[in-house]
Amino acid sequence: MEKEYAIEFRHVSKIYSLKSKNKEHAINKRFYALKDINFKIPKGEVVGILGTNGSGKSTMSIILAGISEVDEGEMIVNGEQALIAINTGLNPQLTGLENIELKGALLGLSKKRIKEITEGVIEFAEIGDFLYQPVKKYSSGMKSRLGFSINLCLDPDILIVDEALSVGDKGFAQKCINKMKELKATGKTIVFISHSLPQVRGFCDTAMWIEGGMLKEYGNIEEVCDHYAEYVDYYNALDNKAKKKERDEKFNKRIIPNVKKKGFFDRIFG
Ligand SMILES: Nc1ncnc2c1ncn2[C@@H]1O[C@H](COP(=O)(O)OP(=O)(O)OP(=O)(O)O)[C@@H](O)[C@H]1O
Repeated sequence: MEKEYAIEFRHVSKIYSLKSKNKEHAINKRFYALKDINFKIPKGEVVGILGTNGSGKSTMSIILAGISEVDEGEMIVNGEQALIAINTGLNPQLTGLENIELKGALLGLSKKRIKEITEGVIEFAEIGDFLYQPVKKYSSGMKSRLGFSINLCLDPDILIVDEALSVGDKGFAQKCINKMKELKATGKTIVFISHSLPQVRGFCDTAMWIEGGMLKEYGNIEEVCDHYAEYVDYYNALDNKAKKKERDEKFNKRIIPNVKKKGFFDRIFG
């Protein structure tokens, strides 16, 4: 029987612009934050996404969550999505409670369902009376608690966890891992973006390594984690000059050459 897939990326690319008007360092470039990414994540799989700083992990998470559109290729998703990310999806002007209500309303949930979710969040997030304060007054750990709890209580088919555990305290991080284990047991698909190899090894079924906007490896958890760890050790052992060279090489592969607009003669004779 053919496997059912929760998420499929077909030649997905995301392009950003880099602009600076500084006279000495004027920049006007377009580059691939993600370049020609192909994969299929089976339903019920827990996949850990690894990659060094700037490799494209957060870009992938906002595409997965439907917050950002792809520029090339297509993403096919089966099921509702929820994003969990620090500061993402929370309106700082609104209180915690209003944020829950807004998210529920945007998803078209009934008043009864929103009330249930609110009760779940109050119990899970443990942020007390801060629930009635604007989110701009929250610490980063509290924002993470609220964002994480809302998305868990929404009970999505696909859960995207983007570094949410790195800012909370240890106790809350463990509580989240336990809750995610419960979700895993019910067959939910989880995409877990993390810098922590031990967390990925301990929790995920498979791992995906993104480097320089490209998909380097996806599959066996131990193999991918070992290869990623080897790369991080190799990079850290380089001297500063070699590190810069490596970063520049990776970045240059992502730059999209400027295509000059055709002039009058080129259009007629070219
Ligand atoms: N809105 C944006 N406009 C322009 N460039 C962006 C934008 N968002 C991200 N980038 C760039 O795209 C690349 C990928 O960024 P992304 O945040 O996805 O990486 P990451 O793997 O999550 O990094 P980190 O581990 O440091 O959080 C980086 O070079 C980043 O500077």
